[in-house]
Amino acid sequence: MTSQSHTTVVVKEDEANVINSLSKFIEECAEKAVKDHGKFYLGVSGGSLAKFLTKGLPSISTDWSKWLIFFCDERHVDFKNEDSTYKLYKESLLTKVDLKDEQIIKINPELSVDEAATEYVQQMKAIFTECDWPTFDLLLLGMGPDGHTCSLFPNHPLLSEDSVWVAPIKDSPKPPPCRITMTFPVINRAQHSAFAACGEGKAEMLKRVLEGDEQPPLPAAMVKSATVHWFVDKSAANLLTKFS
Ligand SMILES: O=C(O)[C@H](O)[C@@H](O)[C@H](O)[C@H](O)COP(=O)(O)O
Repeated sequence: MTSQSHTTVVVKEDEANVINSLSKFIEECAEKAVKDHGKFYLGVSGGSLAKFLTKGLPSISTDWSKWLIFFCDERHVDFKNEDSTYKLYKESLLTKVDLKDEQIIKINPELSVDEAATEYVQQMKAIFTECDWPTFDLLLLGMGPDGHTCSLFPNHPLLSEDSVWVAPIKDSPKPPPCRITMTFPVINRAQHSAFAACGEGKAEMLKRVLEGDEQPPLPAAMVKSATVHWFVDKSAANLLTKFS
């Protein structure tokens, strides 16, 4: 796939302003997607991004009934486990907005991680019918301090996975070890991807991802959706020289 990717970086004063800007962007993406094809196909991640979304999304104005939420990656744990990203969204978002539980496409943690990845793809193919690859309207991504995104980690063989939509990982350097993750052919066919990264702990990696030219590239630098948007606070951006 060789289509062009365009990156924008929005630097905000603090986390609260990052959350507001990200939420406004999501609201706009949802409106455009629903106008265009009647649905909003969204992928979400875990970690601090999930906390940003559960804080920011309840204030947006949207037709929640048109949303379908998928996981860009998910931990392979029981839904009662504190590590479950679905648990976080169920308890902190579904209780605040008019989204039905069935609008969140969940993994089946009772299956093995390999089977859970395959089953997740089957759920996706029931929605993205007749498609070689799914086309998400927006994928919401985090970036780990090592430059990972989704559950795609530096120097991991999954970085070059190009045949499945969703893959299992059993050796995640970020606990828990077993997860499922979207692969780059899916990520890079999304109309939009948006990262949110806050805090000085992300500054070094953000500079490497946005202003470095490393080989092999860091996973977060491999995200080449049609448009890639970064919403960052001043602390995370304080080493950047090309964006302010
Ligand atoms: O479920 C996960 O672990 C995430 O999807 C993961 O990719 C996360 O987005 C990054 O690890 C950043 O997390 P932080 O922003 O919390 O560092």
